[in-house]
Amino acid sequence: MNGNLRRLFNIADKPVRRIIGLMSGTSLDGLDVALCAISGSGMDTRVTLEHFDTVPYPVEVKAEIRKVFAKDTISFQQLCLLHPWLAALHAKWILQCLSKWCVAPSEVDLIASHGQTVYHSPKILHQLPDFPNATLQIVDGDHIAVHTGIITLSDFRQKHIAAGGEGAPLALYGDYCLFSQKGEDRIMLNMGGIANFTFLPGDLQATGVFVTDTGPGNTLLDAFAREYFQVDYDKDALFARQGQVNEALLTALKDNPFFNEQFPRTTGPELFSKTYVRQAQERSNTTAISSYDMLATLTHFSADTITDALQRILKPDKNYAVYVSGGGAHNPLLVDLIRARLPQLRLHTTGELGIAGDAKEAVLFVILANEAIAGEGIDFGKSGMPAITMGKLSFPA
Ligand SMILES: Nc1ncnc2c1ncn2[C@@H]1O[C@H](COP(=O)(O)OP(=O)(O)OP(=O)(O)O)[C@@H](O)[C@H]1O
Ligand SMILES: CC(=O)N[C@H]1[C@@H]2OC[C@@H](O2)[C@@H](O)[C@@H]1O[C@H](C)C(=O)O
Repeated sequence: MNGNLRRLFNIADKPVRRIIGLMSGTSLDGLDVALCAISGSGMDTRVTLEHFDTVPYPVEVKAEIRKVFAKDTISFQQLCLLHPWLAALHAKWILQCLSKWCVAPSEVDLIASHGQTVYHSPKILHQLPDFPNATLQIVDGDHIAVHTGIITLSDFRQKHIAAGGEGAPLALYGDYCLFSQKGEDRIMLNMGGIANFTFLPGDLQATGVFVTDTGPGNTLLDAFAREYFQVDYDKDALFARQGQVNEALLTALKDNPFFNEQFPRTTGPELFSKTYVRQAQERSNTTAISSYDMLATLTHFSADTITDALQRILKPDKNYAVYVSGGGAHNPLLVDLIRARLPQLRLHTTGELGIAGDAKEAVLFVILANEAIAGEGIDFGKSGMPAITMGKLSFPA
């Protein structure tokens, strides 16, 4: 047997694998690095989060990514250069994390790298009947594998599209394996740049599970915090709390066909951009509102669209436990608004289930890699989620 395949075969055969999950999301705040020990597969998956760090993206890295991020027109050279450049940086930061955690690269079996989404264009966005759902993640896995010496799985989203999905949200696969609980209907709500949730039925039926993006989480808040206050985000909703909601603008913001789409639906900053907000301002004659009122209104926009989406699936006779994760879980105003709009829900954090909210998405890719190597495939029935394994293999040598 070829040496690379033998190594992979041995990893698949281990009772416990050590896998690093990497996620850098739409907020461009940094690279989440989660080292997990994982055993089993499917519903028998057991994960211990051994170490977690977010390596903040330096300003110059953010600036380079922003030249192409969610933009219709870009320099092809820039995109081409970013692909290996960012991968080499990710590899460097992984090695730094391992050194900090006193773990040798040889003690890690696999890396599961999400990469950086630069453009996400489901049919509902591009509306070109001759073209399929499409999404593009850069950060090539070969570079990570060669620079770290660790077998790497990457580019998880293409197969999902090939099998009929939109390439996202993939959270459902990990949420189902890790967080399903007999007897409790659970909603795993992640509030990153974009917000999404997974519904996990308490009867554990895979066919009843589903996932969807709801719309903006922090992406618009971050964009306007940067523009008005020259900060990365509205920390603890300090600015939003000083403003008043502008109802006319809020109504205009919610007036978009995306919010009437069936689940599962996906989106990104390609739609929810500053242009989107400016156009809503024009339509509602609110171009003169204050920066504080803008942040207040955008926080309500995220909260309302999250709760509207949740309301579509809630049954009055059922009890649900909601587990929040992602950076938006640290935004006290956003969380208070969700609580106020849906008082019947019990809100918890994924930390209460053993996985810190900031680490959850990186852990998700650990599970996807584990499924690709050691899983059998889960049939999600008509949920819109194909029963596939995902991730492309890169060997270091
Ligand atoms: N204390 C805080 N107060 C308010 N907002 C916060 C706080 N801490 C984090 N955030 C928000 O969380 C964001 C980062 O969230 P996260 O890392 O979950 O996003 P992401 O993974 O990049 O997005 P996505 O899941 O859409 O890909 C920050 O940009 C900020 O808006
Ligand atoms: C195309 C893309 O990168 N989508 C992300 C983004 O960030 C949140 C939301 O939009 C979700 O759909 C997805 O990420 C998570 C990890 C997912 O696939 O479940």
